[in-house]
Amino acid sequence: MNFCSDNVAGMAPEILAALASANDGTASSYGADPYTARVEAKLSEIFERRVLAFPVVTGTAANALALSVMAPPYGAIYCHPEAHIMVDECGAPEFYAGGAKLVPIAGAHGKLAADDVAAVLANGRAGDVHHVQPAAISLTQATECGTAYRADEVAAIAEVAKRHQVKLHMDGARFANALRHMNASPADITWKAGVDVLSFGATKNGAMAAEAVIFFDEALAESFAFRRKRAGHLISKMRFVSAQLDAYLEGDLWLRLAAHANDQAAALVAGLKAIPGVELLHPVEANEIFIRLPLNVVAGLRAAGFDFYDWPGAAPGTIRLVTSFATRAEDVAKFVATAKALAA
Ligand SMILES: Cc1ncc(COP(=O)(O)O)c(C=O)c1O
Ligand SMILES: C[C@@H](O)[C@H](N)C(=O)O
Repeated sequence: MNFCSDNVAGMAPEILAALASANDGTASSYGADPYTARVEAKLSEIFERRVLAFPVVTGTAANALALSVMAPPYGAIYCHPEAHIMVDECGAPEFYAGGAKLVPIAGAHGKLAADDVAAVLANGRAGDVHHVQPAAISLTQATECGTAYRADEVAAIAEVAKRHQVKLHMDGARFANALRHMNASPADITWKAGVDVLSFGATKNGAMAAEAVIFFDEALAESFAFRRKRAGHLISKMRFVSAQLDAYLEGDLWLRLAAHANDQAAALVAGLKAIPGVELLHPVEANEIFIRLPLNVVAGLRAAGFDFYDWPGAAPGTIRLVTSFATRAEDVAKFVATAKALAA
């Protein structure tokens, strides 16, 4: 059983079926199809305001292209040191922004704190020709540590951003997981809290390859369509991306899928915490667990056929476990039973 990532799961059956049914007949290309229009309408309803939505097929493309319209080539983009845009996008944000610099701001449990952001921006050297210019802040929701920003935490950072004329981006690769954990409203934890652009993820939560860059600040969207095309990310048969998002957003499918993933993570961590000597590194507020287990338990779990990442830079025995909409309760139970037996 593979707990490496939610990326290892397949597609939710409802989304796979939607993909097959979208194959009937012809449809206008490059986003002029009815699915794409329906996705933007559904997202406007979900976020309780008109939004502009641009489907892309990877989260890296969503983040890098979103940030390219939020920061000039001489700009500074502030993010957590463990942010995906910092660690796992191979320089794509810097590339598509024409050279903008990612500036790390440390924070507990993968989160930026408004006071820390304010302190950095207070010394942002705005107007100093020798220094990158404060341009954007990027938050990840849920974070790379499996934690979630509350609306008031987002709003506090947004207030600092506004004070310094800086834009606010949210990497929502696991947005649904964070939303379900907090039982919050999509609007409350995004634009109502001051977010300008959201990378809305679906791939990790049941889609095959479907993300949407959502603009709450429509002025920022002006050049996005051209940048997406120039980046090679305007999909000609867009209906097959949008059909995934359309199904994902139908009713509460996206939230049910995230709820299942979160519930499995909660069951997994509840079982593992009962093992003497384990150390949970971060609160489990979505579908990711960062835990340090005795080395013999880690080795034994792998020998028993379980896959998961050792977490780089952490103490020996620290692993990441990720659940998904497809994680089975019996696999969680087997993982816990195996770990407990090895620790005995
Ligand atoms: C926090 C986060 N953001 C963005 C992404 C998007 O990455 P990808 O380009 O692999 O879809 C991922 C991928 O797993 C992620 O974990
Ligand atoms: C490893 C990382 O790049 C990937 N986004 C994941 O969470 O699995």
